[in-house]
Amino acid sequence: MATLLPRWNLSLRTELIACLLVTSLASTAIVGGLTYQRLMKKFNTLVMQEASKNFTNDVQKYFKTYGSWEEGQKVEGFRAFSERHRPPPRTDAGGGVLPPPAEPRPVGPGLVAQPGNQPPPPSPGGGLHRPPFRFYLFGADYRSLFTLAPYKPGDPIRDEDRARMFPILLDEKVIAYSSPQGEPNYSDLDLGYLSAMRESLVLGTTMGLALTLVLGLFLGNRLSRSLRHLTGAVQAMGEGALRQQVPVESDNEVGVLAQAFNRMSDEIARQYEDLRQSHTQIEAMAAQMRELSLRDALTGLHNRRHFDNQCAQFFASAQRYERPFSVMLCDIDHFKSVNDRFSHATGDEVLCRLGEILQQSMRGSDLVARYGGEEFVVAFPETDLVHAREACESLRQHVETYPWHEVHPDLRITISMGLCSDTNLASFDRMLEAADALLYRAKHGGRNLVCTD
Ligand SMILES: Nc1nc2c(ncn2[C@@H]2O[C@H](COP(=O)(O)OP(=O)(O)OP(=O)(O)O)[C@@H](O)[C@H]2O)c(=O)[nH]1
Repeated sequence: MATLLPRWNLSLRTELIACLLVTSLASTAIVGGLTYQRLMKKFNTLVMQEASKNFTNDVQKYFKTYGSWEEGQKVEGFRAFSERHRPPPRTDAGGGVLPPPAEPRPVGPGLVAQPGNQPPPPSPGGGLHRPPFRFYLFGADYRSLFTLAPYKPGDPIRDEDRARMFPILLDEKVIAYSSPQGEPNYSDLDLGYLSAMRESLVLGTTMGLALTLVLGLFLGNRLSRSLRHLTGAVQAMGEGALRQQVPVESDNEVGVLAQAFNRMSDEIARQYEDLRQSHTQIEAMAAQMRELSLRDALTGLHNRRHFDNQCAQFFASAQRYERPFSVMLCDIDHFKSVNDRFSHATGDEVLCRLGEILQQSMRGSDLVARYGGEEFVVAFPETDLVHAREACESLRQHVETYPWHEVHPDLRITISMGLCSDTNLASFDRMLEAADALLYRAKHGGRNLVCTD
């Protein structure tokens, strides 16, 4: 059903006002129309009753004055008699509050063909004029007393009309039968009443609509205000501001909705914050893991994997831009005997201290790593053979003169190095192989040496 209705992009407030206005207009139109119809019906009945009463009075007076209808007709027509005995109708020309209709109302008895029985002229007050009530009039013997279609004087009453006749009595004797015909002819006073009634209805309707509009604005504002807060908060949540609180202004459904929304927003914001913190922790742990995967566990220096990756880039860059680049491979002399003579732990301590010496001796731009076992490597970007050899020689002396007796009184440590600066080789691996060959040469040359190509 809802899908059959047209979709209007109206605000809740506008929809509410429109609904109230349409409902109020429809109910006012229905109630007003029915009331107007009923009033008109009642009014017409009263007019008819009054006219019947006047007509009856006139007939009674006519009979009383002349003794019988036939005698009266010889002297004057019934119309002339009625006009003569009734004061002229009062009009509403003076304005103001209309008094109840106390005057006899003119009637058209339908005395068409007889002198003095013509219908009255139009009311001087103007306004709505309809054919006046006309009255059938039959004698006590049910024969028509004057012409009113379809009867002519003397015609017997038809059966279908007989039931609607009311008797006219004089001295408790039926002197005639009568029945009204046609529509009422409103007097100016009646028209005044009707006009006042219509004005009141229009005024009431207008005031009702104005009141509906004011009430609609008030209720629409009140209802839509709470929903506007909720709508704004939901939009803000959609844009990322998850912690939203709307005022709870009542205990009704909207108030319950606002409370539930506040709880939900709190919960979502809290869960999101937890999630964000977990995410940050996971990222930090992942970075730590990544870093650890590039480090040697014993010395804390970078490991072989990281060194190989970095040096492949250094080598490629050096070749492309024809820049100097050197790599050194070093090995502790007779390290096996260190382990054997002083313990494996002493050997580890030597490895750690040598790592520190290397790290401190080299420049920040140089890359130091533990290549495996008691082997260490240093890459010298932007460094030619001469300068790299100076650095290696300095390192050799530094290691030789280091206070190793702090580790063990009998400990002496030296290192042998192979240094390669040939960037014309096919790859960084070839450079490393060349450095290894030079290291081998240094070992066989007596150790505690730097061998270069
Ligand atoms: N303490 C300790 N020893 C290690 C570690 N890694 C390798 N080694 C030892 O280092 C020694 C290497 O000895 P070799 O390769 O024979 O060489 P060397 O004794 O140093 O003799 P040259 O190299 O010829 O001077 C071995 O005994 C390994 O056990 C380590 O992490 N800790």
